[in-house]
Amino acid sequence: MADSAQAQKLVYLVTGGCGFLGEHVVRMLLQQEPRLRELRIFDLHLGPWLEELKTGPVQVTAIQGDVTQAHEVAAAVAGAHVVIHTAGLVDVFGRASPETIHEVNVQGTKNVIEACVQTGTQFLVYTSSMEVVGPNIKGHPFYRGNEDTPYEAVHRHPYPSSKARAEQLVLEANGRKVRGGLPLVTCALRPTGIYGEGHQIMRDIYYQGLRLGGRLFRAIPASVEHGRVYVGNVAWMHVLVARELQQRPALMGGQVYFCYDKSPYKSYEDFNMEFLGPCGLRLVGTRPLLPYWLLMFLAALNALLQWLLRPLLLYAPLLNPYTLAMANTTFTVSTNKAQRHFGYEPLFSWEESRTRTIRWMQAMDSSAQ
Ligand SMILES: NC(=O)c1ccc[n+]([C@@H]2O[C@H](COP(=O)([O-])OP(=O)(O)OC[C@H]3O[C@@H](n4cnc5c(N)ncnc54)[C@H](O)[C@@H]3O)[C@@H](O)[C@H]2O)c1
Ligand SMILES: C[C@@H](CO)CCC[C@@H](C)[C@H]1CC[C@H]2[C@@H]3[C@H](O)C=C4C[C@@H](O)CC[C@]4(C)[C@H]3CC[C@]12C
Repeated sequence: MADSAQAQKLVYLVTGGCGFLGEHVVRMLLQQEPRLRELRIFDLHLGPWLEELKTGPVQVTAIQGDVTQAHEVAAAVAGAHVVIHTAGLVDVFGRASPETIHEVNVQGTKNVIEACVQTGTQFLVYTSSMEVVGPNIKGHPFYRGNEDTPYEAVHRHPYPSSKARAEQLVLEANGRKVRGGLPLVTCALRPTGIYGEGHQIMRDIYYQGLRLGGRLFRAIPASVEHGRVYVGNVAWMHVLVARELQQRPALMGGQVYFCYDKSPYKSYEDFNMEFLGPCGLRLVGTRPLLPYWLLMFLAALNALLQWLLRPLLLYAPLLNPYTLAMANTTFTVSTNKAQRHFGYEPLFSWEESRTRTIRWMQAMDSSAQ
């Protein structure tokens, strides 16, 4: 928890603070930001765990609200020194309509930016995504690239398109005058595939494996690298960038930073097995058990079934044409821009990240039995 009362003078707002990443950002701020006086947590769905945070020296204010509602955002932002905007609709499974994804991810971000300008908040950190870059619709690999690597970022899917537009709005807003005449200072963080305690997709894959008798069947070649980063390190990067943005606005304002740590470069499935294996699951096959054309057919069939069943129920399996293409396209980063610009070093080693994730899964497993 934060200490030394005289240092506590800042008000932070975290949108999406009850989400997978948001919760880790909230807890990291309380542990690592000594200047925190008030921490506001803005989310559509508030978690019951927030109550336990209200016993410390920092004032924790839970705000149930919708980023698509400008007046709710403005009320939450008013008086904040720093906004960390993680709220978003993370949907590549067809659960939400393209319009809703755009409304939350783009219009919601516009509302956050305008609220900062209108109320005088000077610092804004946006949680963007690797998908702002790729994989693109042409399936071009991005092999251990960095923030300056040339890549044809062409998107058609609603989610990456919305993240790319929102990031663009945040970066373009850098330098705008906020109420009081000072400049707005913004930056965007681009996590690759985040893993760790609370990762719903990992949970879903685990239960899928249990239903299949403890087995998962390889569908992705082991040679296809997919960037992954531990949620605790992503949260730490958010806390650090928010702090250093105030000290180095000229250098960091308007910049993008990939989120990275020492997590190994592996295929999506092999990486997941680092955690699923110790929980008793086995990945069958040293190469994909089905030919890619058959996987594409099954993915397309899932998409057709989703469309046909939509009037009756939501059918949203992990495998669809977009997720198959993503999983089959190498996308990894190798960069030190965050280290060069604001001294970022991962807080958790790969071994610690792996152990913490495995412990979470084993605790989840024991509670499920
Ligand atoms: N999970 C990943 O692998 C990953 C990778 C890169 C970037 N990101 C980005 O990180 C951010 C958080 O992702 P996550 O994985 O924690 O997702 P999540 O769904 O767990 O969390 C998102 C949070 O935003 C809230 N939210 C959604 N719509 C809202 C609205 N209209 N108003 C207010 N709150 C709303 C949700 O209630 C949820 O608590 C997102 O912006 C996402 O694009 C995630
Ligand atoms: C083909 C299946 C057989 O095992 C495997 C399907 C895996 C997919 C469900 C995931 C493969 C890549 C993931 C995405 C990637 O990690 C990055 C993302 C960006 C982030 O902003 C949101 C999450 C995601 C889109 C993530 C979602 C799950 C995958 C598509």
